[in-house]
Amino acid sequence: MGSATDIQSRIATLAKDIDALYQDVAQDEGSRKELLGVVQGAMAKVESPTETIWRMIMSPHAPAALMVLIRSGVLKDLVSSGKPKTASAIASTTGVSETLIIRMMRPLTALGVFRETDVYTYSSTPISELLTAPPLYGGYQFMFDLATRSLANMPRFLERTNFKHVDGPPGPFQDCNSTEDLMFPYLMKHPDMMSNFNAFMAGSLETRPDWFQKFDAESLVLNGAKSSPEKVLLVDIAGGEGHDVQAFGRAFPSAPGRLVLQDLPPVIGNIKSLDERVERVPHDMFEEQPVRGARAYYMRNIFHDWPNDKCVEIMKRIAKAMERGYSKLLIFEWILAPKGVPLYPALLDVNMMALLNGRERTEEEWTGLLSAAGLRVVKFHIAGPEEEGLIEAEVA
Ligand SMILES: Nc1ncnc2c1ncn2[C@@H]1O[C@H](CSCC[C@H]([NH3+])C(=O)O)[C@@H](O)[C@H]1O
Repeated sequence: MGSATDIQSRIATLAKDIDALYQDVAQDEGSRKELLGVVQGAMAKVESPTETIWRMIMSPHAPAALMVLIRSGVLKDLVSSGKPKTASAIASTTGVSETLIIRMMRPLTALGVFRETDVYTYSSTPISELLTAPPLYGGYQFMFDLATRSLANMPRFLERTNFKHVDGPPGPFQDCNSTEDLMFPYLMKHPDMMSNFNAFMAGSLETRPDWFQKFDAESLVLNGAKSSPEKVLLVDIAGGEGHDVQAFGRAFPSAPGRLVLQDLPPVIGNIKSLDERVERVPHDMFEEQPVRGARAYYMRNIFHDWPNDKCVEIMKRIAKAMERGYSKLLIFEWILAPKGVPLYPALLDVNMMALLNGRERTEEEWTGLLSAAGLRVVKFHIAGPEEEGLIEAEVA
């Protein structure tokens, strides 16, 4: 152990090194993420057990304050003004109580979501500005209204069921919202939440790589595909507003064959722009699959939304439409390792339980589901523990 002054100077040097390193990696996403991982890992070591517990205890508060500022119009008012604004000026344009604004702002300025430029005076930051753009403006409200409330309700709900595993409704979501509907049927009856959800999904794709950037689409789909223009090359089942299949079409413009997007009627009806090559087909995946003998039936982030029995139902519909020895089912999702699952997919699994009675799955669990639907895993394509993988399956 060094002397007190030695330690002070080592801490100061470390802080300077981190600053300098950050400047050097700011434009290089891979290195920036690596540095962030090291800093987060260091935080876990340096934080005391009491601090860790207190951080968890106090974690719902700032998100709740932010939700108040979003719903009351304060966020948009401040960001659109483009300059610092006093609580009293915000109160007079939004009609929100000045004292309420001041109190909700305190944790958020402490966290850097807004800046406190003077006494009771605030300006926006890149974080608050990002929060006004559609994907996160809708996404934040969707997650707070539905996921956060279900998560807060989950322990009580499980206690009442004697801690029975949630593998179908009713789960925390149904209990919390006094409904028998699973989340997607529920969203169909609540169009505002549905459009928040869709904006969230479309936006989140912008920050995630496409499947064909990580895995070899040539050998998975393109080589061996029938070259007739009448044949369907790829159908994206429950593909949202089509961002994924459109990106595939743009990446392989000369690949022969049709590209089809399927999703529920309100989602297809809500599409504002999509390349003409992509055919838009309203389709409920619990009904008979109308596209037969496609080269690839592609599904991203769908099965984790559903309990096992529903997944098998969906898979059976697809299996029936697949051509043995030619068609493939490609599932782009998390494939959990049996041990050492990183924090993000682990949290997502809990999220799926609370919100959808769904789950993230291990290789063993995927194999079980697919074989119950008459399918067989050809290969689990793994990109790394922090990334989603691709499950390649065919008719057994
Ligand atoms: N019964 C259903 N039939 C077809 N699509 C559905 C059904 N239920 C939910 N969905 C869609 O499932 C999608 C889940 S979100 C994932 C969307 C997209 N694959 C992506 O990765 O971005 C939403 O677009 C829902 O509208």
